[in-house]
Amino acid sequence: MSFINKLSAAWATNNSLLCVGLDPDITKFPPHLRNQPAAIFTFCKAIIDATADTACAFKPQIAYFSALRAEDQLEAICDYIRNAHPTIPIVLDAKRGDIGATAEQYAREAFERYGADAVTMSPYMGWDSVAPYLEWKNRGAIILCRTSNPGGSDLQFLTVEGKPLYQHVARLVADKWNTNGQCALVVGATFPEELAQVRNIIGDMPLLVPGIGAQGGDIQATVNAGKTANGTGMMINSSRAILYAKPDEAAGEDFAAAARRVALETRDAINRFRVGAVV
Ligand SMILES: O=c1ccn([C@@H]2O[C@H](COP(=O)(O)O)[C@@H](O)[C@H]2O)c(=O)[nH]1
Repeated sequence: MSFINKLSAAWATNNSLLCVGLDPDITKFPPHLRNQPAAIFTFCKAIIDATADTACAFKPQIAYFSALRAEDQLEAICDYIRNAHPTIPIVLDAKRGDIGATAEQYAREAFERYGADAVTMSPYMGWDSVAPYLEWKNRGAIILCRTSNPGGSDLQFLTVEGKPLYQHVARLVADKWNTNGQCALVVGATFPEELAQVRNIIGDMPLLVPGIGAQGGDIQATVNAGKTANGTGMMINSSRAILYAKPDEAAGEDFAAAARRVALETRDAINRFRVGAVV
């Protein structure tokens, strides 16, 4: 099944636009996990099992694994998601971008080694740097457009031929690169006005929208700006706010139960502003 069809099915089955981000930071793990041999796998597995029915996608961020030489645990996590929760797409957040020959290897890394359904990448090396990913016809290419960080404005907001650069990226992907319907864009929840502009340019193309939760993006503004006519069209990501939800010790709540509680609250908060969702 293609990435876009798998994502559409997950939106419907789980009644959710929430993407659960997997950014495992050992210093924030519960003390009993920190010194275990495969602590990252154990932590992520518990989060995945606790949140799978609340999510439309899981998004592992590769830097949290490679920084600790834990790519083997990332492989194991991707295998686990595919086997235990096969209907939930895996979005590998790697933000790749390089010349075509190197991009071919990055595509193999994402789609063969990790078995990801989609991978994030930069558009700024142009068509030949993106084309190798699009050879994988049933996988997704998620291209940075208007990122959630304040510094994103340094370049993405520059005016080029009368329009901000991020709008050129949106138009280029929608009109020229998305020939097989496998592209999506990254637009931050921290910039709802730009999110609305991008939605106007790209029609129903999916958006990966990081920036709610720890980065403070407003859920109502995000959903209103980014939803499609049928109330879908987005993977709204939250990582730290779910992974490190404060356990309520008094109620005996463990980290995974706390993550589930916050994931459910976030999914329901998103659904309040959609059409066609059961709240
Ligand atoms: O514009 C972007 C693109 C990617 N990200 C990634 O999303 C998560 C956000 O984590 P939070 O803890 O929910 O803030 C993280 O993996 C980033 O690398 C982004 O934030 N903004």
